[in-house]
Parts: sequence; C-alpha cells; structure tokens
Amino acid sequence: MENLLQARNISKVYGGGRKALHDVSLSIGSGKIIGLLGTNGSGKSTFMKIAAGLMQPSKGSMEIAGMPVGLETKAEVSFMPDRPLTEGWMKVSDAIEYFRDFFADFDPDKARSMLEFMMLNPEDRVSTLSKGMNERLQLTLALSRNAKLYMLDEPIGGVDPVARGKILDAIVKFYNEDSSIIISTHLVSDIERIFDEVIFIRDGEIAMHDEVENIRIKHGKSIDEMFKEVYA
Ligand SMILES: Nc1ncnc2c1ncn2[C@@H]1O[C@H](COP(=O)(O)OP(=O)(O)OP(=O)(O)O)[C@@H](O)[C@H]1O
Repeated sequence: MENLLQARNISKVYGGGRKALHDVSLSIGSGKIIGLLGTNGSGKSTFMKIAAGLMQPSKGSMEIAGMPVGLETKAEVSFMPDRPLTEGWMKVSDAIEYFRDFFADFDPDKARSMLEFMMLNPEDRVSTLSKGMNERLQLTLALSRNAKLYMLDEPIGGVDPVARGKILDAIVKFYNEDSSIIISTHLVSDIERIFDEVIFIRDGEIAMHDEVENIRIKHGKSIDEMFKEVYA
C-alpha cells in the first residue's frame, strides 16, 4: 500500500542556527489517527508546517500521497495551525463562507452539523469567542474539508477537561475513515484513547513510532506512562 505521508531524512535549522528537526524519516498510512507527541519545542509544529507546505526543510524530502509537498499536496492536506486562521471581525458564519470560497473541497453541510455539535452560534463574532470556543471553530473549519490528511496542531490546549471529551468525540465522529489525522499534543492522558499510532518526538528526533496496541502489549504501559518515561 502506498504511504499517505513519507518523510525522508528531514532536517530543519532555523535562522540563528536553532535545530528544530534532525534527520526525521517516517511513513504514515491511510485511515489512522496518529498522535504526534512531544514536550514544548520538540519540533511538532515545524514538522506539520513542512508537511503542510508552509515551510521548506533545510534537508530531506517529504511526499504526500506519492507527490512531493507543493501546490498539489496542499489541496490534499487540511491544516489547523496553533494560531487561528480567522479574523476577529468575522462572524462564525463569515468564517465558514471564507473557507468555502477558499477551499474547493469544503463541505458546508458537514460544517453546519459540526457547528451544531460544537454548540457554536453562526451569529457570534469570532473576537468574542473564548479560547476554547475558538478552538472548536478552527477544528470545525479544518475537519469540514474533504482532505486526505488532516493535521491538527494542539487542538485541545484551550478547552476545559470536560469539553475536551466532546471535542475528541467530534474528531472521531466527523473523521472520514479513508483519510488520516495527525494530532500534535502534550496533553497525552486526555487524548490517547483516540490514537491508533503515536510518534514521540524529542529534541527534533523521533524517539518512538509505534501502534498504540503494540506499546500497550510490549511495555504494559499506557501512552501517558510511556510519554512520561521517554521525556523524564
Ligand atoms: N520561526 C522560528 N525561528 C527560530 N526558531 C524557531 C522558530 N519556530 C520554532 N523555532 C524553534 O524550533 C524548535 C521547535 O519548535 P516547534 O514550534 O516546532 O516545537 P513544538 O514541539 O511545536 O513546540 P510547542 O509544543 O511549544 O508548540 C524550538 O526550539 C523553537 O524555539
């Protein structure tokens, strides 16, 4: 089976010489929910930005659905960055229209049912939304595209623990099983139940990439316990 994402020897050095990724090689198949786990500054956002075609690696190559990352792959990837893509003056309904105009694969019906599920009012101004409500909106926008690969950068950082459960349920409910989702987070215990695979990234290098079931069987540990061990 062809890999959905293939990263070969990716390194990224920022201006000033800061190394964010070092020789990262990995592949991801279709139909999976993958946790990209790491502490602050470990390189999660950098990896996602490169896969989304928003940043060039210093070395190495990345392919999505067999194509080098570029204009064609941007159409296949829906990225929710850790900073909102919407403007404060917009109403929730304007944000939906904006995405609809911008992305040919945006599904307004899916967006409407997600808004309802997320208890977002289309008439509310984006500037008046709480951090958690804004995250719900960004997630709605990202998941309402019919993409092959979704990448969600810290989608639940701002929501309270009760709402986190609801958001995870939304991800599982609205996710198209032919696609894959990569979710970056350090809130491992809250979210591990939805992962099929996890990638541990530490100081810009892959410390572990395995199926959740394998980790539980091989190590007899939850992903959260494993995370604490790897990053101790
Ligand atoms: N634009 C930039 N210029 C210089 N250094 C950067 C830039 N963006 C990120 N870095 C550095 O690269 C490293 C990796 O950052 P990155 O944002 O990818 O980590 P992260 O795992 O997403 O962190 P967090 O969980 O805090 O969001 C960090 O040391 C960070 O300071």
